[in-house]
Amino acid sequence: MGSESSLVHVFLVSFPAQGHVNPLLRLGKRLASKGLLVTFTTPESIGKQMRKASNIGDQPAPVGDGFIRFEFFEDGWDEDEPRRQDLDQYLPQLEKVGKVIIPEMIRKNAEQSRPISCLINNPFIPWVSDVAQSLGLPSAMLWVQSCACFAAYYHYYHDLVPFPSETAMEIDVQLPCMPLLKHDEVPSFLYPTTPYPFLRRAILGQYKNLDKPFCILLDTFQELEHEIVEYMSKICPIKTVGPLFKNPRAPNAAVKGDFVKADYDCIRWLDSKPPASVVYVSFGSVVYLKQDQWDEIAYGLLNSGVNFLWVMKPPHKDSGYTLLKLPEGLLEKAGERAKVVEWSPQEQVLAHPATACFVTHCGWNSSMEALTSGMPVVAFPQWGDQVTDAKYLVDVFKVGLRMCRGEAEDKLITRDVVERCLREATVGHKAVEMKENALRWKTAAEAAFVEGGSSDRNIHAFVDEVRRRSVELTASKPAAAAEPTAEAADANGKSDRQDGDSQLVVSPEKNGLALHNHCRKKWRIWRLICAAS
Ligand SMILES: O=c1ccn([C@@H]2O[C@H](COP(=O)(O)OP(=O)(O)O)[C@@H](O)[C@H]2O)c(=O)[nH]1
Ligand SMILES: O=C(O)c1ccc(O[C@@H]2O[C@H](CO)[C@@H](O)[C@H](O)[C@H]2O)cc1
Repeated sequence: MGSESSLVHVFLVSFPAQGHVNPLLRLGKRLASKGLLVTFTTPESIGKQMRKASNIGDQPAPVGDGFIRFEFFEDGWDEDEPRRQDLDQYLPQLEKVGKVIIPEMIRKNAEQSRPISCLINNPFIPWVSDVAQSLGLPSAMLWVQSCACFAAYYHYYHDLVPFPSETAMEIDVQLPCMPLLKHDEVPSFLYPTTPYPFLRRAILGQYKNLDKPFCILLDTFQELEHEIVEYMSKICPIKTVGPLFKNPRAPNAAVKGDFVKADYDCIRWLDSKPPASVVYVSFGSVVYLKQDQWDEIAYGLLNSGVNFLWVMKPPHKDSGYTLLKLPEGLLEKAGERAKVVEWSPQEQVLAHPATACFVTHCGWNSSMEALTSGMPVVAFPQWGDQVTDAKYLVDVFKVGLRMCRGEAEDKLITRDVVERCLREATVGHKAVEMKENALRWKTAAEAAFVEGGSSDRNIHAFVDEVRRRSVELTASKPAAAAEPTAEAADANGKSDRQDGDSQLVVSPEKNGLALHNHCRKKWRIWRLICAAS
């Protein structure tokens, strides 16, 4: 392992949501383990929570052959600003501030002998590739959903196949190399009646900029989504690198990105339970059900006789959701059979021998974690990619039972249905069949992420490409890292604010040039060292 400052340096910018931070941070750890220096950034509002919940330190943490470090940035709003909960207001704010502050952070890193060779972002913040372009840096994007969803959004954005519309609401959708999707199995932000048009805008924003990243990394694996991966790789520069939550070179989970401290009591509680006797229930970080649905699930769990571990996270104070409660006396009746936590160490819960199945909202991270842990699921999707993931988990990967079709159906799933599903998922021939299939996916996932597997080879090729481009940056004309294209400069806005410390101007176009002049010597020597090693 080289010293931190002698390594090729990549800069990861994450949208501040748990389902986005987890996979990008996992990618960061993978890249670090292959010998890169990785800096991970997201707004300070989340940085504060991550530092508190996840022991994130100020020093670079060694991971395999490289290092990972954190730098958080102010998004320009007060800590308690409620507008962060409204993406239509927050995303433009993040873009406005980020387009100034990210170049500043890049410049400061260069000044401190850590010049950056590549920027990587996840969805909802596509402007990161504009920033990279304006500084003459390569960029990549980590797509944090399935390849099937990537393809669905792609075909919608380019109007390549008919999707449900106001005049034809209930049509099925046939995408190439994918099973026929019923209208309510298409990512629900694409329904004409979605209550979340701002999430459609946020996701599709990435497609406007899809020609900028030189590579689109996907947290899935070749063998899981073979046909659609093959198909889409002929159209876009995609590379499958999942499951990212497994890291063979750095298995210890010291660097984590939880926003809420995980409650490890539940692992001790699981230790006290017989093998395959517990149903794990979690709806991820953003989904909230209605109280009447919560009650039905609670009674279904109680009546089914299973042990259950239930994640009940309190809603964000500005989210507009009210705190869900359990029916009076239910926990007393369940006694030792029940454990409720605000946040679990989900990876460990899914790997625990006492866990029998996972009642999940089918977020893509949870789906990949379940598949890779050999864990059968009971699908309870609500919206977005979750409804498509549920379709795949149940009908394609055959590891799950469907308990719900999504929020759009507006149907109360009664306690009897919950009870029946839980029994079917835990005992009898269906349970055995789902477990066998899940274990097959676990084996396939392991084969993909171990050294020499399909995802490992792709990570390796990506790291090589980042290194190659890093050398090329040095060799190219001096202004390559400096002059933005007119288009990108325009997109970046033009701030002429003076930086107090160094008197370098902040406007991206001038910033790049100043960066170059300032660091030219160090930059060149450093890159020659990298090229030589
Ligand atoms: O109690 C919990 C609930 C969730 N998670 C993690 O939070 C992420 C949730 O992402 P997902 O895509 O499943 O759903 P989202 O929260 O984005 O809807 C996953 O990595 C889970 O492992 C966790 O660690 N503990
Ligand atoms: O902060 C929000 O408003 C927000 C955060 C996350 C959202 O989507 C979740 O992201 C996961 C990765 O895209 C996805 O798999 C999961 O199903 C979603 O819940 C949406 C809004």
